[in-house]
Order: sequence, then C-alpha cells, then structure tokens
Amino acid sequence: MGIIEKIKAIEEEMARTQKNKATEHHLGLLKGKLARYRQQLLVDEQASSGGAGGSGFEVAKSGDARAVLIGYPSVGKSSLLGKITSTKSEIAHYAFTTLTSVPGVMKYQGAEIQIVDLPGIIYGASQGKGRGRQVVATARTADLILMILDATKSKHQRESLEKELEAVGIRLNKEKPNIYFKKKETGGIKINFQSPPQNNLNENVIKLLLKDYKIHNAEVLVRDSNCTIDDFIDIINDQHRNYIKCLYVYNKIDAVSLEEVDRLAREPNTVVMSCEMDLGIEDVVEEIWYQLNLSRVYTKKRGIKPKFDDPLVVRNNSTIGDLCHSIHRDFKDKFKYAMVWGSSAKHSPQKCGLNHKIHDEDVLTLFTK
Ligand SMILES: Nc1nc2c(ncn2[C@@H]2O[C@H](COP(=O)(O)OP(=O)(O)OP(=O)(O)O)[C@@H](O)[C@H]2O)c(=O)[nH]1
Repeated sequence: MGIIEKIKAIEEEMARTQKNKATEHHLGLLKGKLARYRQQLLVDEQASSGGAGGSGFEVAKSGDARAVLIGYPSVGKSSLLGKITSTKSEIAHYAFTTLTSVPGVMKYQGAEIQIVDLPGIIYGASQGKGRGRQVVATARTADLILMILDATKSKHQRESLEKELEAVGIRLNKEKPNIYFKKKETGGIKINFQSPPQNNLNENVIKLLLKDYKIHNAEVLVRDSNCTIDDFIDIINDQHRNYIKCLYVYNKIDAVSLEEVDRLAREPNTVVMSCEMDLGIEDVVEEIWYQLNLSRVYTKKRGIKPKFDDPLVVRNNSTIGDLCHSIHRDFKDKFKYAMVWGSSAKHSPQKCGLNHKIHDEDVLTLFTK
C-alpha cells in the first residue's frame, strides 16, 4: 500500500471511530501515525523533486520580514498586493510551469516587508496533490501568513485552508506546546508531569505514541497541564512544525450586510476590507506591521542627529548582537560598545554590550575596535 492509500485508510478509520473516552487513546495513536505518514509524504516528494527549492519555486527572502498571502482564487489577493506594495512596476513574475509567485515589497515605517502571493494552490498539498508542497515550503518561511478570505463566501473557505495548513505541520497563532522532550541513547522512557494532566494527554498514551514512533529511550516533561495528545504529536515531529502568526483578512465587505461586517471584524486576529471600495486597506497595513512585531532602530554618528527616515529593522526582543549581525556577519567581531538612547536604556545614553535588548525606536551609536 502506498503512503497516500495509508493516509486515506487512517483518515477513514478516524472518521468511522466515535469520539469518546474509550476511543481517545486509539484515536491519538491514529493521529500520531497520520502525522508520520504525512511527514513522509512531504519528504518523499521533496526528495523526488530535488528539494523544495530544486524546482526553482523558492523565492529569495529579501527585506526585513516576509508575509505570504494564502487564499482561494478570486478572493482579491492581486488587488490587495497592488494596493499595498509600492514596487508594482518592479514586481518580478516567477513563472514555473503552473506556478506563479509574485513577490512585492510593502514599505511601511521605514521597513521593507516582502509580500509573497501564493496563488490558490495550497489546497491538496497534504495529499501530495499538484505542486502544493513547494507552496507549503515557502509558507513555512513566512513571518506572517495573510489568509485572504471572501466575505461573501461561507466559512468553509477558512476551515479548509486551516485544515490544509494544519495537515502539513503549520500551526497558526499558536505557541509551541510547553513539553520538554529529549531522545536518549539509553535509560528507557521517563515521563513526568509538572502538574496533574487536565486533558487527554497521559502517561499511557505517551508510551503508546513513543512505541509507535520506535522511540525507546527518551525523557518527557509535560510542563503545561492543558497539553493534549495533538500537542505531544507536534513535539515528537518538532522539526516539521512551524508556529506562524496568521492574520485573517476578509475582502469584499462592500458586498455583505453591515451586521455581517461587524460580526467578521470581531473575530480574533481579523481585519476586514474592500479592495474595490478602498475601505480598510490602511488598517490591513497597520495590522500587518503590528503582527510582525518589528523594532526600528536609528543609528547615529557622534555629534550628528540620527536619520529618522532610515531605520534598521529587527525582530522584537533582538539584542545589539542581533542588530550587528543584521548589519554584517562579521560586524560583531569589530564591535566594542554602543551608546543607547530610548526606552531600553536605564539612563540616556547608556553604555551597552552585545546582550543588551533593544526596544522599538531606540537610537544607537555603535563604537568599533
Ligand atoms: N465586490 C468586490 N469585488 C472585489 C473586491 N476586490 C476584488 N474584487 C473582485 O474579485 C475578483 C478577483 O480579484 P483578484 O484580485 O484578481 O483576486 P485573486 O485572489 O488575485 O485571484 P487569483 O489571481 O485568481 O488567485 C476581481 O473581479 C475583482 O474585481 C472587493 O473588495 N469587492
């Protein structure tokens, strides 16, 4: 039986099995197997196509961060891209057989955010259909997923996209489960719970899953009592999981009732817009910026005012060391100290080393050896 048939058989068995306390472990084990086969399918396909980037799909990452657009055809992805990316004329069209990916650059607050359009080909990826896998590989590199949805369509569109992303190991708006897991050479299986489990994850099911994955020596510490069986499966498959923020963007609100717009706008991590009527586009841009959680840092030379129109952009929680790395790979070696003005400084200016955490809108003078 091929992998696709195996996946199908498990999915069918899961659909047949009633969900209750008695079947919980059995279903958990099936989910574990499903995750393993799906993983294998993605790996096999990548190997046979010479790796995700081998067929030329992978888009070079440029700019300070990357957001990818995901959505069904005709929901308005191109319209949005046209509105928020300023470099329309420079947009490169990467055409590889049936695949087209259009990266554009959104300039905002001095940052350059690459917006990659993955035109409606994500679905079917988890079943090895079409070339969705390369799309998935690109989606994995995103700092933010923009799921573009048609406000006039049913909630099925969102659910099916979420299901596809879920099936390939992309977790939306979720933190990595708080479980310590380490494979060992010897010593058997050691399982501990920091506090009594409140959910379906328990010692027995962990043992069953590890056995199914042929892991005979490992240490497990469940730190969060709300962890589920699915969380543990994610932890065993950790190299193939990506925890990515997702912003749900409903387009075409001009075509639905005010009540419906109001309802959609209240959903978490959601913005609503109408590309056609030019409504809410600025909110989308602001929300992208907010979700990416970037910090702008202005550098200045001694005795000269900083250039506020040309910040260096780093991820939130970055250190001066990270900033040096973003300037140049070897810059850290030349770094002596920095003078820092702004909210991260205890007093302005503060003399700081590489480990100092910078805040948005700090001003820095870097001194080299
Ligand atoms: N009513 C309404 N129609 C819109 C809106 N935005 C886009 N459309 C229409 O929706 C259709 C699809 O828009 P596109 O921007 O091409 O959608 P797309 O998602 O890029 O489509 P694909 O290229 O097929 O993936 C076009 O006919 C647009 O005129 C909107 O805000 N309201």
